[in-house]
Amino acid sequence: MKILLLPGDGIGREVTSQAVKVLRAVSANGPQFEIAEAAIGDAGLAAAGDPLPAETLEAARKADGILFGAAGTYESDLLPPEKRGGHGLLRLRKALDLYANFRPVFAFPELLGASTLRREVVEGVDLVVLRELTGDIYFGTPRGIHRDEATGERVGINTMRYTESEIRRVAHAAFKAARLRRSKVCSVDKANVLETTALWREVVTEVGREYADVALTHLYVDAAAMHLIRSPRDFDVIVTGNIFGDILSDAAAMLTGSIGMLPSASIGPTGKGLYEPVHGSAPDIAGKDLANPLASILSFAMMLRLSLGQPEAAEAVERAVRTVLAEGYRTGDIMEPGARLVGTEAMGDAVTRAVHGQKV
Ligand SMILES: NC(=O)c1ccc[n+]([C@@H]2O[C@H](COP(=O)([O-])OP(=O)(O)OC[C@H]3O[C@@H](n4cnc5c(N)ncnc54)[C@H](O)[C@@H]3O)[C@@H](O)[C@H]2O)c1
Ligand SMILES: CC(C)[C@H](C(=O)O)[C@@H](O)C(=O)O
Ligand SMILES: [Mg+2]
Repeated sequence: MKILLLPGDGIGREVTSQAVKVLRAVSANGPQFEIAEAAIGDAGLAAAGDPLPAETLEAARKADGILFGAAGTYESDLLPPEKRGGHGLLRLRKALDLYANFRPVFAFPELLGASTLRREVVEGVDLVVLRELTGDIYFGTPRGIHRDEATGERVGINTMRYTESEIRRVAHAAFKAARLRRSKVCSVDKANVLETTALWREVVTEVGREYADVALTHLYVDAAAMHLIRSPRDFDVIVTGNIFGDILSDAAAMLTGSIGMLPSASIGPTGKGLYEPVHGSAPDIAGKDLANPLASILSFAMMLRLSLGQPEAAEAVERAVRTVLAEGYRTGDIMEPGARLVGTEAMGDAVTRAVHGQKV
């Protein structure tokens, strides 16, 4: 099984290195992996003058699973797209047609004290934000900053755009995912204002008729944001477009205690996928051994399950994460009184030892 490692920028390398330790522990007990590494993001720019170098894309096409860290820095974020680290990631998602981005939000019972929200709100939270990843305002044209000829003023333009087929395929993915869970889909849009999302609602409703066993509800994105914090247990699968999914998933991360706990899988038509933590390059803590590597490790577990056909190994990794949380290991972002504060490396080592089945 070929795995491509794309550490990227900031804490990307720190957290993916911990996932690689876990990968080695998994292969000691069974499946063998061939690992290659390539540059992306600001690192791609530095290495090859492109945030998505051609060699990286070629290697990504050949890989069975891609483990990605983070891309971009505050500095490159403000440059034109071709010089923007994060743009490398967007281009990779689009090139591989990774339209279905699953962002599971699971409140680990071992970690309930780490959330800033009340225990009775977060206890039992187990939902998935399914974010459409290859369309919407991220990719619609026209876009850019232009000079308006009549007024002489500059105008910033982006276009929110979805085709019926783009909506239909992610809707099918949502209903299928719900059937494996608690059979509920909540579709999130802004159909009261935006035509793109009025079409979204219409098509999701139409697809929903093929899944009579799945309960479909709709919420406007502003109300959904509120509901997510007020009664998160009401949700099972939330399906939404690219921009709303980006925002709602960061908010939902706080139900788990930290953005450092949220893994993700981005799947395309071939079933191959890109696996990455939901968080970014975190320049404020990069290089300080402070980052929580669990989102990256849990993303590797998703890869084992969804792209590599290794559900037992995936469960072993997830069990190992729960073991170290139960033993009280905490990085700073999920620290609780009385727990054992550790850095990125030590957390990675603890999970690795737990995978080996040794006492942590
Ligand atoms: N998928 C990606 O590659 C991705 C995602 C989001 C942002 N970005 C980029 O990353 C850069 C920083 O963006 P941002 O600050 O908005 O978001 P961020 O997710 O990098 O950081 C937000 C906050 O969360 C904290 N945080 C993030 N991950 C953490 C972890 N694993 N452990 C502990 N704390 C963690 C950070 O320290 C920061 O305070 C920007 O250049 C942005 O464009 C990339
Ligand atoms: C880095 C950025 C382009 C990216 C996005 O907006 O999709 C990130 O925020 C994410 O959530 O993966
Ligand atoms: Mg985001």
